[in-house]
Amino acid sequence: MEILMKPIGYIRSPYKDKTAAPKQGTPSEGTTAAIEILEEYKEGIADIKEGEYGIILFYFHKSEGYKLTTLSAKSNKIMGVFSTRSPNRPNGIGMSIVRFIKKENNRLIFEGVDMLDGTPVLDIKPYSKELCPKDIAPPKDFLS
Ligand SMILES: C[S@@+](CC[C@H](N)C(=O)[O-])C[C@H]1O[C@@H](n2cnc3c(N)ncnc32)[C@H](O)[C@@H]1O
Repeated sequence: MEILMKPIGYIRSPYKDKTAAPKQGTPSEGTTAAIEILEEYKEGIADIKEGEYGIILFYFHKSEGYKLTTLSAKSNKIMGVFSTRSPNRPNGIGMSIVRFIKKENNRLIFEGVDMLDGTPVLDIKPYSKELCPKDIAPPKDFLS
């Protein structure tokens, strides 16, 4: 089965290429970027509030191919790709948790950027502790 997706918008980021973007788990605090939502999807951001946290799902459009094992930036060991956050993965889907700080018409300004400029956005979801199954305690620093 093939799955066809259309971006709902694009990231406008200060990071123009891979060498400039922050590495795994280190989005620069205080650096802002924007999601420019396409006109046809604009109504969908109506209830996103300033200060809320959100999950952005996006496509690693600048990745070339994938490797099923890769050097994990976290453990510094060769690991299966699905235990890493490598941008070189079979379906090229990225996920970042961000904080929305402002909404301007069809633009959502956010903190927590690690995406390159022009990155296609596939989806936006709210982030909350209800995401964890009840029998799994969320980590202490889990955001509300
Ligand atoms: C380690 S990945 C983690 C991304 C995301 N937070 C995740 O967990 O899926 C972050 C790196 O992906 C790369 N990157 C960001 N946007 C990209 C894009 N559109 N295409 C290819 N690589 C990208 C940058 O080099 C950045 O340092």
